[in-house]
Amino acid sequence: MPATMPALQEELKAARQAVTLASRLCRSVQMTLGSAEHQDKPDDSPVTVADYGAQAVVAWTLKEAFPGTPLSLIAEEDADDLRLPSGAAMLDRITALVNETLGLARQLAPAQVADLIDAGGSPGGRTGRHWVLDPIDGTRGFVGRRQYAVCLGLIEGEEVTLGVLGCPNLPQAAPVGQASLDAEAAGRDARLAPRDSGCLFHAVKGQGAWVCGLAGGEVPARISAQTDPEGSAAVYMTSWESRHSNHDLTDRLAAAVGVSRPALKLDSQAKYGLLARGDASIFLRMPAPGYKEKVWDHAAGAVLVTEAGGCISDCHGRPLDFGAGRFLEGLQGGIIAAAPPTLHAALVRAYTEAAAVDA
Ligand SMILES: Nc1ncnc2c1ncn2[C@@H]1O[C@H](COP(=O)(O)O)[C@@H](O)[C@H]1OP(=O)(O)O
Ligand SMILES: [Mg+2]
Ligand SMILES: [Mg+2]
Ligand SMILES: [Mg+2]
Repeated sequence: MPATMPALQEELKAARQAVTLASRLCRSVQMTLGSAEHQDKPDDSPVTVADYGAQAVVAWTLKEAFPGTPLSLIAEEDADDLRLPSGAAMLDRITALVNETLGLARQLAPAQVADLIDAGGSPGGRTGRHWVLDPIDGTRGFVGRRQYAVCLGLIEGEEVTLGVLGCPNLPQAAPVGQASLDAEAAGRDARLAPRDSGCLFHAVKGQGAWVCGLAGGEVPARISAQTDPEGSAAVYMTSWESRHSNHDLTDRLAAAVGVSRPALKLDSQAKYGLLARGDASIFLRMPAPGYKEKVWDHAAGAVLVTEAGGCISDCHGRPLDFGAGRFLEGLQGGIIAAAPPTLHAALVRAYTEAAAVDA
């Protein structure tokens, strides 16, 4: 490799291809999703044929791109339920979707697709190189025809060095108001022409943050987070689901730093994409006490925001630890992501003050 070649270019190419293919699969499923195509997991969160299919497509693409290297993939889903007799019909449907998406001359069999899904069982860790995948982040948004994201990252030595986000329902350009985002997502009906192809974000550590459309073959443009200290007009984002984040608390923190607009609520790491491209300046996610954050819910978004000039930490301002395995161990209070860094620091102070008042 010539000395001038930027790092991780092969990995970036494979990751962007994997996310593009998986996003295509998700998009084809979202508007026609039938009740037999999703079910609830033991933690009461939904999983659909598209979550499983996207995970298989990404695992297949990474294995093909790096055939000589054992794949370490930390991914959300597993095929346990699909291997039961009661899961056979769903596995057949997933296999058809995966074959349709990959367009291989020799089609994959259901058992191979189940094995690809189970390739995501890596425990991760502080040494080596680990891919990290949320095949659909914001599955409730996916089922509800709102925002969702396909999120793929690379963890090396405890930090995220590469991240790719596919956001099929996120318009490539503003406006990003609540009504327009919800309408845009809901309007992406198979019978209606979508306004654009959605967004493919990527970042590599030290190489900036970038975006292009998801249609394939497009040239990425560099993006950056907000650089001006924001006042009352700042756009603050939080989870669409109140059970995923304490809206009362995040509203208080946003108000404490001067935000006067109501929260922009949307599902998934699409929020990190909006922060990285400067359409919003704050993302606050404060789940119920005891909820353990998973690495796949933040890895790709974290490197994207950092490379765009923003900051991300837990509520005490401490960096997220991506080397502890499948969970963000040690994380306290939730997540504060913001730009510019001075606004992030103000939010951490506001949290500390709010926690002191509540104690
Ligand atoms: N009880 C919960 N509290 C917080 N987050 C949750 C909970 N259940 C699922 N999630 C995850 O929250 C994330 C969505 O966050 P947000 O609401 O901020 O968009 C998703 O990763 C979702 O998982 P999943 O990937 O299965 O959809
Ligand atoms: Mg899930
Ligand atoms: Mg998720
Ligand atoms: Mg998911």
